[in-house]
Amino acid sequence: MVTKSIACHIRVRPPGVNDGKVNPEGIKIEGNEVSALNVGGDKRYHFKFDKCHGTTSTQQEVFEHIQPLLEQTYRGINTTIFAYGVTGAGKTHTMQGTQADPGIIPRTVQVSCPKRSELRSSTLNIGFSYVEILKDEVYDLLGDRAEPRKRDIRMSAEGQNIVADLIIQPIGSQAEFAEIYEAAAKTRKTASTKLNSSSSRSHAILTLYLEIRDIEDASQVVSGKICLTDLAGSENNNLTGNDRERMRESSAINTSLITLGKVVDASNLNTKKGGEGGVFVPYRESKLTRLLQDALGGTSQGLLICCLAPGEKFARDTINTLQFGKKSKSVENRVDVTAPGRRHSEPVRPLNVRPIDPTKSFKVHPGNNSTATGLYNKYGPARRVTLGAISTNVRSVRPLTAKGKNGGAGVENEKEMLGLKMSDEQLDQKIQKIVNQEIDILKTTAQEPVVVPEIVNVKPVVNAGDKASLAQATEDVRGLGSMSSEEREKRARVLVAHARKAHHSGDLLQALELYKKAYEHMPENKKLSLRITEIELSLERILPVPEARAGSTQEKLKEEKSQSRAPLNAGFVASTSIKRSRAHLGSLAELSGELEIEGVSESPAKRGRI
Ligand SMILES: Nc1ncnc2c1ncn2[C@@H]1O[C@H](COP(=O)(O)OP(=O)(O)OP(=O)(O)O)[C@@H](O)[C@H]1O
Repeated sequence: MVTKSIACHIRVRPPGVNDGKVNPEGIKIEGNEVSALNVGGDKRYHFKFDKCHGTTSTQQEVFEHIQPLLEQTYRGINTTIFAYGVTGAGKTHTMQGTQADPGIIPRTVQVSCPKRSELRSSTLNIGFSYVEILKDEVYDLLGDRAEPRKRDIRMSAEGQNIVADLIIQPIGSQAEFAEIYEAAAKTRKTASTKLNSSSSRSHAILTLYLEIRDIEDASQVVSGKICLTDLAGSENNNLTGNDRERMRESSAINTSLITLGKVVDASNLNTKKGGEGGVFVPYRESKLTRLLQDALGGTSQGLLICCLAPGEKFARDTINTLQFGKKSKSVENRVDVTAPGRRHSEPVRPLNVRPIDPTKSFKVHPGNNSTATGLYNKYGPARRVTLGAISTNVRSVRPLTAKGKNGGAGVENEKEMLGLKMSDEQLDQKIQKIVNQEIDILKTTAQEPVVVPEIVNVKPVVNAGDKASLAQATEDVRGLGSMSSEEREKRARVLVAHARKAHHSGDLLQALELYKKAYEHMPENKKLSLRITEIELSLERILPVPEARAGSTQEKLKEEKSQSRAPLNAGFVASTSIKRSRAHLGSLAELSGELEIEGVSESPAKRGRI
């Protein structure tokens, strides 16, 4: 078992018609370093990654840099590659590409298929599955169009999230793959927005399964999978001009991406604690993170490709994407290189890298949806299996439950522990209803100026007298294991008090950071987790800025006083300008009430204090 951090590459796409004004100095690449200007253009942020591709990078160059990872799959190590970025930043171009300029997915198949003829003493079986996650539902993009495509995610006996009844299509050649993939890609949901005429409205995950079997001894098997994920783009609805339906999709997309960020944050905390676990990782909050669990703190090796759009209007998104890349590359996976099924005597030669022939490649990146029929029998029977069944080499990942400890408990156990009486479907409907309500509110208040504070330039809001207790409370979480629960709670309360102050003063980022630190001390506190989500959603402009809650009578008095002579800062403008919509903002908290009803996380006396 070796520990391996997620690798992170950057790719900036060339300027296009939707970029508006482009500052050539806006995003600068020097070697493996990239820097980006903030929205005001007066501050530059620097980042270092494993590889940075500029606007002139070709698909072949991008592919060559991921090749070493793919080769590991032939040694039985699972690989996940995912493209992340704002809408229109070039994720689909990078993963899928066009007929004339194919991306990572077709290139991966193109180098994998010829491998068959290179093997002497073994056979190579290749198959693939292709799913999309649309509004937090999983749909199989393979199979007969007449059949239902919606799939459930289940927990396998080994504790893995698996897609039930998933179709895995065996492929004999690149041409076979091309035909099936082309048809399936057309059925992926795309739509036109102001920022991208062919915007993907779903996350798409194509998984390639490779199995090398010894001809003489069938028990000698190496199997691995390559999971290629094209995430839907994060969206700023002020720029996309989305209609109601697009807004709904957009909300689901942004929400799942925020969960992805939270999973990365929590996994990082676990890494900081020496991989000992204990911090609740909210994989279960979205289907996307459930399916990517193995790549985020699991047993796959991972590569994130951050795609950037050069337009000045994307400056904030660029910094957000780079920050996501920065935190993702600290996530450590425990790659199991010694699992059973990895024994294989034949040395595997490196994959054959050569320029791809566009005439033999793919018609993909469709403009609109169409229907595919009758393709699948032609190439032999597609197998309907569960995802886990093929990946015999995957070490089981013990899921962390709400309490963060009870690894191995399945979905039902977890629900039982949480006291949830609702079915998954009911819960999904409830969440969707809440999100829709919030969208409606946002739409009716769209004329009002909602000023979100600048993402960067966090200014300290604590005074010198407060610093001692804050410093103590923010001490490295490494000592958490030896800390009593009273001490943790005490520290969490200090942090929450400071977070509230920051929140009151309009410094949402500072508040978010402090709430998150408090959450490190009380990872089981649902209300705290919801407060974090509310602030994150408001920073993403999905929800209005949540009202800061005053804890004690003293604090309330202070708050009233300060409001009567409140400085006109950004956060305050935001929270007052959207007061009209506050009545509905309790809805997320309402849901939290439901989660807490069974008293899982707190005693009733303590509820409502966060
Ligand atoms: N490296 C590139 N070179 C040339 N054109 C590119 C490049 N990257 C993206 N494009 C073009 O920019 C447009 C938007 O790209 P693409 O659809 O891949 O964005 P996306 O990030 O997948 O967007 P969404 O999240 O909305 O689906 C497309 O027309 C695409 O062909």
